[in-house]
Amino acid sequence: MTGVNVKSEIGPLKKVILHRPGNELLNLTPDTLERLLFDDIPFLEIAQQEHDAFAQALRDNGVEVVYLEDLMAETIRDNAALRSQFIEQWIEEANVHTDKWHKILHEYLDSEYADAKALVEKTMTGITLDELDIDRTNSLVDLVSSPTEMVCDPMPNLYFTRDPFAMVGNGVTIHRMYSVTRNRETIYGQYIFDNHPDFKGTPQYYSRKEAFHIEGGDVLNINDHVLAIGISQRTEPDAIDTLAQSIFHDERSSIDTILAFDIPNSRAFMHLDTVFTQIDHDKFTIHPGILGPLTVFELTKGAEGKVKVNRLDSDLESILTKYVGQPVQLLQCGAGDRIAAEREQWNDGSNTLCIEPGKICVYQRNNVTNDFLYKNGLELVVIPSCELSRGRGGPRCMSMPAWREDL
Ligand SMILES: NC(=[NH2+])NCCC[C@H](N)C(=O)O
Repeated sequence: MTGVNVKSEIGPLKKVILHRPGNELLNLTPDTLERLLFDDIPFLEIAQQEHDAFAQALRDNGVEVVYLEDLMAETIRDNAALRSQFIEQWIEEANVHTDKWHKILHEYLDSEYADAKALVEKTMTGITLDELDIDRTNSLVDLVSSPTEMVCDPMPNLYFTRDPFAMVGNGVTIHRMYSVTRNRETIYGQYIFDNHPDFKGTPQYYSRKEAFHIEGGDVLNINDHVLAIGISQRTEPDAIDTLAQSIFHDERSSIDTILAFDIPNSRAFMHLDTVFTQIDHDKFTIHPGILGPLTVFELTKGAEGKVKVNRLDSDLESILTKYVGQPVQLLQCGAGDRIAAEREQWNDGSNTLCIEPGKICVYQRNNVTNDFLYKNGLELVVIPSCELSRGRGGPRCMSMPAWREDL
């Protein structure tokens, strides 16, 4: 299967991109948690077991699982020039700007990480000063730095493959991220979509070089004509405008309407997919926090290539009913209990990954919500979640579908 095809949130899932959490999680410390967007330090071994269970559950349901680290390794494996270009870019974006340090780091990676996959994983893990074989006695900077200091930061959020890029129909959007720590994650997507034989040639609708931020957790494919995007902590309205221009101008895209949902700017609601996900033709899981009046902007193709914007003051149910084209049912996280709703939403109770209409992958810990979904006729693929959930993302955040069957 080459290229991408994602024209809904629910069409039978055929291929998905994941990242198995790796040593980057070992470089999280209490001091860096906030900056690196974690709330606690996961126990890596268990996080990996949980993640393997997630991947296996998807395979058991007929999904091909491909790993970001393998795609990236395949991209640079037999191309020395590309490998070298990647290393240089990675060092530069890790905030290392002197020739001296570029040289030290480049030589270190080439000598210790000749294998492409080992190199890719190392760039995800980060590098500490004491790994490098350098004479630390003659420069003031080197003398005052602690040997355990990270010269290049880890990228612990990589297992949330939903965010750095997103599939829209047969195209992809490669993102500029909200945070410094996550911005480097999109380097991998850029190399893969420019060079990997399975993905190159995919239309790119947004570039990581754009000025405004947007993240994949905010991008939901409602159907082949309608795309929903959250205006959130992570996604700026200007980015949605830019994206609308480029999608509407591409003849290959069938999207003619973009709905921009204005959601509260808070960590609990960081992306649109933390407050609602589609689980069946006519069903969504939602966080009760977005019930009530809601402002949505409808962007459509206007005259002379301009984007037309229309403000809709309505509520979620009416808006979804209109654009999905049939009455929808909103199933509340926490089953109507306010405390359960907040607790389980914090652990991604409404962040489900739909495998096919009516069948969804959920975190085990959200038992109030899961029980409610089950009673409403959903088929649940339940995965363990004690450690993975410490990064604040659920099954949807941890997966980027590359192929869904059309409905
Ligand atoms: N699509 C999502 N909801 N992703 C969740 C990402 C969580 C991650 N720790 C972050 O703050 O970026």
